[in-house]
Parts: sequence; structure tokens; C-alpha cells
Amino acid sequence: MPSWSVVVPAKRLDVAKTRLRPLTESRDDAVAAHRELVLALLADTVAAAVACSVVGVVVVVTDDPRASDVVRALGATTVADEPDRGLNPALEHGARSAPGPAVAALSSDLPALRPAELAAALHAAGGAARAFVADAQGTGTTLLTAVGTDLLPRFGPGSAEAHLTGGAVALAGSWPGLVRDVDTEDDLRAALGLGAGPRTTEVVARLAR
Ligand SMILES: Nc1nc2c(ncn2[C@@H]2O[C@H](COP(=O)(O)OP(=O)(O)OP(=O)(O)O)[C@@H](O)[C@H]2O)c(=O)[nH]1
Ligand SMILES: C=C(OP(=O)(O)O)C(=O)O
Repeated sequence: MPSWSVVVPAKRLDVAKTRLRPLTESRDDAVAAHRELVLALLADTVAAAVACSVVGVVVVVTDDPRASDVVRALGATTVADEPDRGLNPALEHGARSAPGPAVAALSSDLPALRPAELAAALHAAGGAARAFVADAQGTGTTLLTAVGTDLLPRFGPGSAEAHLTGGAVALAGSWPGLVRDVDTEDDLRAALGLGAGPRTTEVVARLAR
């Protein structure tokens, strides 16, 4: 039975994922191309979460009208990016508006995420009050979960250590798409190597033309 609420943060597309700007900045349509790439990463991530068998609701925290339209069409709901004090307060706001006792914060830049991987991680997370999955580098976090307690997100540099210190259990498993967040061009190449979702694959192909 679907039971998890998944909260995905997405700041305005134009200002998000600045470390990916080198991929598009030499183009005449640099601003639009960057926006399309960031949106594709978000859309593939949200589509995988919506398709996950144990996810009941996906809540995207965003003020971006285009991102809102796209994720709603995929089956997610959206809430405003409040209180406008950065990533962790935005996640706390999203978690408060999410139904049920089981809530997860998921990175928005996981284009190779598979629904079954997320289901496996959430299944493992269900045994702990709070748990997290570190990113491929081991320093960041791609998934933070809470069951019947506050999420207490500490995303940002060194967030894996912060979540561990804060009492969350580190989860390990075979979920390559779940740990492969895309911050840089190398990360994007790695995600494409795993098999990225259709929107990211299409945008990258268009950028290469
Ligand atoms: N809703 C919301 N999402 C945020 C906020 N800050 C960051 N995020 C999202 O959280 C994710 C990770 O954030 P960061 O690591 O800061 O990424 P970023 O700022 O987009 O990327 P860089 O500019 O390359 O560092 C991205 O998907 C962001 O869109 C915020 O204030 N509100
Ligand atoms: C915010 C984080 O992610 P990144 O900066 O890698 O997107 C994090 O790992 O806590």
C-alpha cells in the first residue's frame, strides 16, 4: 500500500544548479538551455518518485511556474517556496504540508532514479525513525526519511555527516540511480551512463546538436 510522502525542493530554474552552467553558457540561448536542463533533471526525478509503488504523494516545493506546471502534469502536487530562507526551511515547509507519518526529502537532481530503487530504499528506511542515503561521493545526501517524527533536514555541504550526527541511520543498498545526483558535467555523464530518464536524455541530445 502506498504510504510515503516524498518532498522535492526546486528553486527557480534560472538560478538553480549553477555548477551546470558551463554546459550551456557558450550558447546563444544559454539561459533557456540551462532552464531546460534543470527542468529535465527535476521532471525525471519526480516521474520516478510518482511511479514508485510505496509513494502516495509527491510534494514539490517551488515558486517556479514552469516547474510547477511540469511536475503537476506528472502527478505531483506543489507548495510555495516558503519561508524563503533556503533549502532546509523549504523542506520543513513541504514536510508539514505532506500527509501521513512517513515523509521523505528527495534531491531534485536524480535523472537516473528508478522507481524500484526508491521503493527499496524507502522499505529499508521504514525500520528507523530517521534515516538517510548518502550521495555517490559519500558526503552529500539524496534521501532523508522520517517516520512519526520531524524530518530535521540538514542538507548542504557535508550533509551526510550532519544527518548521521543528528541521529539518522545511514542506509546502504544497491540503488545506483538514487545516489547519482547531478551537480557537475561529470555527474551528468555518470547519470547518462546509468541510463537517465527520457527528459534528461532528450535535452542532452538537443544540447549536443
Ligand atoms: N524550494 C527550494 N529549493 C531549494 C532551495 N535551495 C536549494 N534548493 C534546491 O535544492 C537542491 C540542492 O540545492 P543546492 O545544492 O544548493 O543546489 P543548487 O543551488 O541548485 O546548485 P549549485 O548552484 O550548483 O550549487 C536543488 O534542487 C535546488 O533547486 C530553496 O531555497 N528552496
Ligand atoms: C544539498 C546537497 O546536495 P548538492 O549540493 O550535492 O546538490 C546535499 O547533499 O546535502
